[in-house]
Amino acid sequence: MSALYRLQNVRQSYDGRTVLAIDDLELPENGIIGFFGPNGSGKSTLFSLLSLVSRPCSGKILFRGLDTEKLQPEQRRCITILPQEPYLLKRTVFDNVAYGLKIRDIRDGLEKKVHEALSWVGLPASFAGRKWYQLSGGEVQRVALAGRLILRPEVLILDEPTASVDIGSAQRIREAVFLARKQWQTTLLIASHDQGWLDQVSNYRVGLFQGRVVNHGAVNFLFGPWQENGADQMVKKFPDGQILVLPGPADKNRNVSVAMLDPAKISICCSGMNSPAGKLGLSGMVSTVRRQRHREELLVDVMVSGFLFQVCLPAHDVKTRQLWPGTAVMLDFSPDGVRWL
Ligand SMILES: Nc1ncnc2c1ncn2[C@@H]1O[C@H](COP(=O)(O)OP(=O)(O)OP(=O)(O)O)[C@@H](O)[C@H]1O
Repeated sequence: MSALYRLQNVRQSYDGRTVLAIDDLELPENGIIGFFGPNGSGKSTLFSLLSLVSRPCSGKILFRGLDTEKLQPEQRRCITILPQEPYLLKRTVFDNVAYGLKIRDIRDGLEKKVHEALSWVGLPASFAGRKWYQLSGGEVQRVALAGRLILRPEVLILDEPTASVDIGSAQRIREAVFLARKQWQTTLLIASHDQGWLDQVSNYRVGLFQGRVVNHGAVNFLFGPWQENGADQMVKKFPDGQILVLPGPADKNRNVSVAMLDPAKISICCSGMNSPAGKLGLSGMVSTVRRQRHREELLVDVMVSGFLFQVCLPAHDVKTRQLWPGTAVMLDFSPDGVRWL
């Protein structure tokens, strides 16, 4: 794997409290990496380190094999971050979008470039003349994103880009993410609580919990609400009425909100066939079948009542059982593939 970042024994603390503790983590180049985790799990803290905005209290961060402490200004500049609450200059949209180019002393065809960048986030050229206070929350987010995209960054870090936007804006931001990936091969690192949105855009996941990496690679996070059923099991009801029952956490007093489901511990059977004896599965439909980097197994995406589940299966299994997009299937969850966050 060609690593974009490598973190070794990284620790970050605030007021003596360790909020991030990563022993060893590699993040791949060329892809869209999604970061999951509940509030306070350390996503923004990690992003602030990866964007070189702050330095860890201890440990080492390598960027393309180079110690980030020793990067030259032009190497640092290929990493751009859009923070959770982007700050706009108290000027026009044009000035805000053009700002990054201006400070790099790039002034050729500025107007055309600004209009083009606005179009990438679905805003008309006429928006360029608006003042910073004439924008809605979602428009601020898109203007700030246009100001990053105009730089055609090699690495773009987006912290909760869809937190304050409506469905239409989230869709525009998704398209802008794909555009950056396609046009300039930008590697994107994106944190979001919107599991469905992140599922649609990312091809690699990193899960954080209490400042630690709990999983990376393909993983399913199933957010609550979960209800205890009095038999040490947790129950989730899906919008279409289907019900998933999973074994609860070992520590019954723990307040849990997210189930982490191992894609290799989910089995698929075709609808119409009997689900394994005594088990009730979830019924859904295969939406995509993807290769995984450096892995033999294929990743089968199954949509269940608007939720996307990733299932890891050997390629010959997918082929012989003809699990192509559109196939109706049942999912079955092995208890040893369930972890609670
Ligand atoms: N400047 C700071 N001073 C003190 N503590 C901080 C500071 N910034 C973050 N923290 C603490 O560090 C922990 C991790 O916070 P962080 O913002 O990285 O989490 P997060 O996963 O991004 O959360 P969210 O999903 O709510 O944005 C939290 O406990 C938070 O209270």
